[in-house]
Amino acid sequence: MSLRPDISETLARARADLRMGVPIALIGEAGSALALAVESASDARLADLRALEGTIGVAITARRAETIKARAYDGDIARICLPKRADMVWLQALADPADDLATPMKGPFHTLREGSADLHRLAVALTKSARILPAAIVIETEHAARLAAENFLTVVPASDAILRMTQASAMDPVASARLPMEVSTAGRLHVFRPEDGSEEHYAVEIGRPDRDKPVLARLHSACFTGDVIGSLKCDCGPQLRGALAQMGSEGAGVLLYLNQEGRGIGLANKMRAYALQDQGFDTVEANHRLGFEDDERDFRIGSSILRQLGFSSVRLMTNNPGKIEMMEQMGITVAERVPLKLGENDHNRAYLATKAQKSRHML
Ligand SMILES: Nc1nc2c(ncn2[C@@H]2O[C@H](COP(=O)(O)OP(=O)(O)OP(=O)(O)O)[C@@H](O)[C@H]2O)c(=O)[nH]1
Ligand SMILES: [Zn+2]
Repeated sequence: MSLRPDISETLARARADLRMGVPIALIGEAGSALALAVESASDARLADLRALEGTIGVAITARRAETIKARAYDGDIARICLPKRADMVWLQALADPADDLATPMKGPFHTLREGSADLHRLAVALTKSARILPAAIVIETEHAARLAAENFLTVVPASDAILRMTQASAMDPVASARLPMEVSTAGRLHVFRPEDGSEEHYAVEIGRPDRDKPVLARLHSACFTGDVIGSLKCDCGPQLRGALAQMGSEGAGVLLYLNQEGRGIGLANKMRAYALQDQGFDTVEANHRLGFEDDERDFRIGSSILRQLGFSSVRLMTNNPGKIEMMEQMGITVAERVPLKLGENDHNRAYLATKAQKSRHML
């Protein structure tokens, strides 16, 4: 029935529920569960979940498990048993590394190794796509579907969800208009809306680039701190303005402004990472301690928007080989790499050096 939400719509609802602290139901072929994000869970909801019959555990990433010295038996995921006396303070400490150094958690942690981790993995993936801490309380119960119906919870069919989440979302062009800018009066802004209900992305077109030739292009990931308020901790602001200025002086180009704040972890998590950097960890270590990979962005978004705008070949302004590889994989020719080395200062020198050493960035 067309009134019923499809899998993309259901996943968008599930993300919103997890952010709000509402449980969701995960229905798999071999079992079912209720899941609640640790970041937004309340004592009352935790107590209600505990009162249910079933196996209760906390799903975290293997990255986070490594930091707290818990064994991960499920590859990229660990299922931590929830101790009887554990409360929300304990759960927050498990998920959030802010106080790892000041008040280290006391193990040992017992991790589940029997049974399947598929629903736990899905719950963690959903918390990541909701841009909250990657940790979820998961209670495996055969009554998940009934509990969902009785309590009006979002029901996520697991195998459809897992498949959908690996696919790139289609982008719908929503609106575009002429935009005179400082770098060029011949600017145009296009807004694209992903069909999976996630954040919109923007394309800034300068001049009228020839679609038959490689276009001067930049894939810029959102950085509120660098782009908007002039943070000196990264090089994003100078890169954004430098790329636009070069497009203006050449008379043509396209800058994609992708809403993938904090390399895809969201601004709140990026600020958690910055707080860890103030404790002495570098940008990559901070992501790992939070339970994220170094880079959680999906660069397929960029190639899909470029194609929609009619471009198939680019002169890509970047120092990041990962962006070049992804463009090529997605069928966009990178005819030339245009280096974009701008904005180094005393506050970001170590950050840029880490990106060169650990994330293959070209100097
Ligand atoms: N998680 C995290 N994200 C950061 C940090 N510093 C900056 N960022 C984010 O990193 C991203 C930088 O994006 P880009 O400049 O497009 O990408 P890049 O990988 O540096 O590649 P090029 O600039 O093209 O060479 C933005 O989303 C920033 O918000 C940090 O310390 N931690
Ligand atoms: Zn930045």
